[in-house]
Amino acid sequence: MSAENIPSDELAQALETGSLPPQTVKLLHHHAATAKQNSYSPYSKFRVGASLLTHTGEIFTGCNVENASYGGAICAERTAFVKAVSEGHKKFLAVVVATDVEDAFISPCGFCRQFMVEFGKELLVYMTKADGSHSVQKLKELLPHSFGPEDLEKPR
Ligand SMILES: O=c1ccn([C@H]2C[C@H](O)[C@@H](CO)O2)c(=O)[nH]1
Ligand SMILES: [Zn+2]
Repeated sequence: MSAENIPSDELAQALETGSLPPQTVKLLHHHAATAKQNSYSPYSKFRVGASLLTHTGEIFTGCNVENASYGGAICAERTAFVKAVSEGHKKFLAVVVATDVEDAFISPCGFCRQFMVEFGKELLVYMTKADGSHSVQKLKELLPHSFGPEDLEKPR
């Protein structure tokens, strides 16, 4: 899903204030929850959906896709990123993660944090409960002292 655009004034506000307007978070959560319905998770039975907002206002979604070879599972966050990057997007404002968990804000796994930091530490990560309430942190707070592409440019 990439056709629906978020207006540019809302994107500017997100960049300035470090948060999105509530109606935008609600829309992104709706997309993440819808993507969750496609979760292929017969092993964990833990459904996850993600929506990813590009800096140009497009929305990409993803779900977790598991595998009989358990280690081959792909998280919802990485599915959304791979869909967006493979369509030519490399700058992102926010990711919203939706699960069925009612009493905790589920946060991205370590593998996804590393995967996402490749595309920027300022990413807003919205962790939600099943009812859509959220907690938000920047990726650099979830993954401090990260190793990223800039480190490969350092003299050695
Ligand atoms: O933030 C998360 C946490 C877990 N999972 C998936 C991976 C696996 O399919 C299942 C249980 O770990 O949930 C995600 O997609 N995103
Ligand atoms: Zn993950």
